[in-house]
Amino acid sequence: MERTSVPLHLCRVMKTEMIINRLYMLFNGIALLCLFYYRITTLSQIIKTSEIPILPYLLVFVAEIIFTFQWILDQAYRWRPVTRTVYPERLPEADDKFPPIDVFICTADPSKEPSLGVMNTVISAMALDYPPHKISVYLSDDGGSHVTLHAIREAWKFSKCWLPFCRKFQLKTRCPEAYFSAAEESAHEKFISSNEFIAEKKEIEVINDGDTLDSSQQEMPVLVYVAREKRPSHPHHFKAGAINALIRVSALVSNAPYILVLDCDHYCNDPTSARQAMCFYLDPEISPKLAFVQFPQKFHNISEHDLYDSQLRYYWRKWFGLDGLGGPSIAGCNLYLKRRHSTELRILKMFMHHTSNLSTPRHSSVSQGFRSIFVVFAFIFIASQLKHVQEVVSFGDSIRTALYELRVLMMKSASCYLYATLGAFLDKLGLHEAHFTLTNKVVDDEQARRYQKGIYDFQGSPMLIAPICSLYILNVASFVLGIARIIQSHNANELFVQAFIPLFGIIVNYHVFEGMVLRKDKGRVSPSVSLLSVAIAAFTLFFGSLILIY
Ligand SMILES: O=c1ccn([C@@H]2O[C@H](COP(=O)(O)OP(=O)(O)O[C@H]3O[C@H](CO)[C@@H](O)[C@H](O)[C@H]3O)[C@@H](O)[C@H]2O)c(=O)[nH]1
Ligand SMILES: [Mn+2]
Repeated sequence: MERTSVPLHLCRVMKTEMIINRLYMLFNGIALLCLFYYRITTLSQIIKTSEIPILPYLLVFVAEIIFTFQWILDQAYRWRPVTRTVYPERLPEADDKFPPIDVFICTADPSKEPSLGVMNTVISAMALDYPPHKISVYLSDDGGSHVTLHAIREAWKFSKCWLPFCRKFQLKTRCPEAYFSAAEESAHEKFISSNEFIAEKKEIEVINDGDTLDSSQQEMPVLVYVAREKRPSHPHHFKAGAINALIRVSALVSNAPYILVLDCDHYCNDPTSARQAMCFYLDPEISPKLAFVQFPQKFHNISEHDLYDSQLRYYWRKWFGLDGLGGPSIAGCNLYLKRRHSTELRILKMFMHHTSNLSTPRHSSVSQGFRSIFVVFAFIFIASQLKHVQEVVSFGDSIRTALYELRVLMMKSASCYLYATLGAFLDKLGLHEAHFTLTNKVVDDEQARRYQKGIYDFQGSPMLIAPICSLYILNVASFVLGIARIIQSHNANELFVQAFIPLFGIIVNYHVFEGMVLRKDKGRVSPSVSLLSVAIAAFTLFFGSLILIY
């Protein structure tokens, strides 16, 4: 590895973003200090006079402390965002200068993870734009299934024709499924109109339809199928266990110094990713300090609406900040890992934080200084929403995306994060053991149609839907009761906290209202879940007011 005079990669600080972020941090930080000053001074006043019940006040205060704590943690992502550029064209030309790579792909159950998908993942990895004799692809089959074994044999046969085709015409999309389902005349491919290309593509399509064909003796990567024994009496550690097994097996077969980890529902959408990773690993300056090169996980087949924020844009946006702080956290897949560091590999569960405020403060009858604290409240609220929109837009997405992100964040907070938090507490108390349910990769046609049309699907488990609906109903109730109280007491100053925040929740989550009340299709909130939610909301409201007021 000789020192190259021109760099293989560059790291740039995103200056404009950084300045905007730091200004926002400064002003919002000051506003938060004012808010806490107000809370503490009024709290001592309430204790002294004991005119109004203290519990609601304390609850709101605790909620604010938690949100502020989350906000402070979040600012790390904003401190120094960076972008990186790689120059793979500056890499050495000779194949023998490239280190070998082992690709790990995990699958567990052919009924939930269709074999065709697994085959496509395997083939896209074999077709990486990298010296073929430097690549070994390992498929871990936790199901030990004959179907999967047969599928991978077929994948091998197909790739004997597919790989030369990809190399010859320098295809950019090398996952067969993605290639054939993409627009027929992809503008990116160079040889698209040549007769030779058309003829060979026809031939491949024939093979794709099941005919086999004798291929020329091309160099092929190694392909290894691994099934491990899982005993009920022995913890197998799911994907992490599968990867550990592959680390041991591959050490005996190819023992490559670098490992690429993929799931069976992924594919390498950019064949140059291995070379891009080598732009870092072949740099003698940073390589010794480097454990992994992480690529983002992007989804294909996303509907243009992307109602569920499946692109996880906010998550990748944060990576620019993490990178500026010394590196992103490991995502468990799509990473080129140094084998030497792989014993430290843990599949990290990531907790995503965002500041959002769904709390519905009651009783703020301390009116002195209320006007100025109103301004502080409004500032914090509006600034955090505007900052979100600014981040979405500066990454090239639309304002609608910001709305969908907000909705998904609120829905997740009321369901997944709620259970995750409960689970974590129970786990700590030893009352519950964390477990892993394989996600189903089989698509329901009707659901898919709704998804493509941009219609929310509330068919999920009532465990997830009911808390979302209950919270919505609670917001409506808080809004109505808040307005009634304002009319009664003629105290318009309370309007903001009493009514505006629930109103914001009601407007942003209008789709929940549609699902419960307006829609008649199969994807709506089922009447039984709506009823259950009304009951939960009424129960919460009734006992909540009992506890809070007396
Ligand atoms: O006993 C098991 C269970 C799962 N898997 C594999 O693990 C992968 C991830 O499982 P999946 O059900 O698809 O989980 P997701 O939630 O979709 O996965 C996301 O979240 C995981 C961490 O929670 C990461 O490891 C994944 O890379 C990331 O895509 C799949 O290839 C599975 O086949 C196994 O090999 N053995
Ligand atoms: Mn998955």
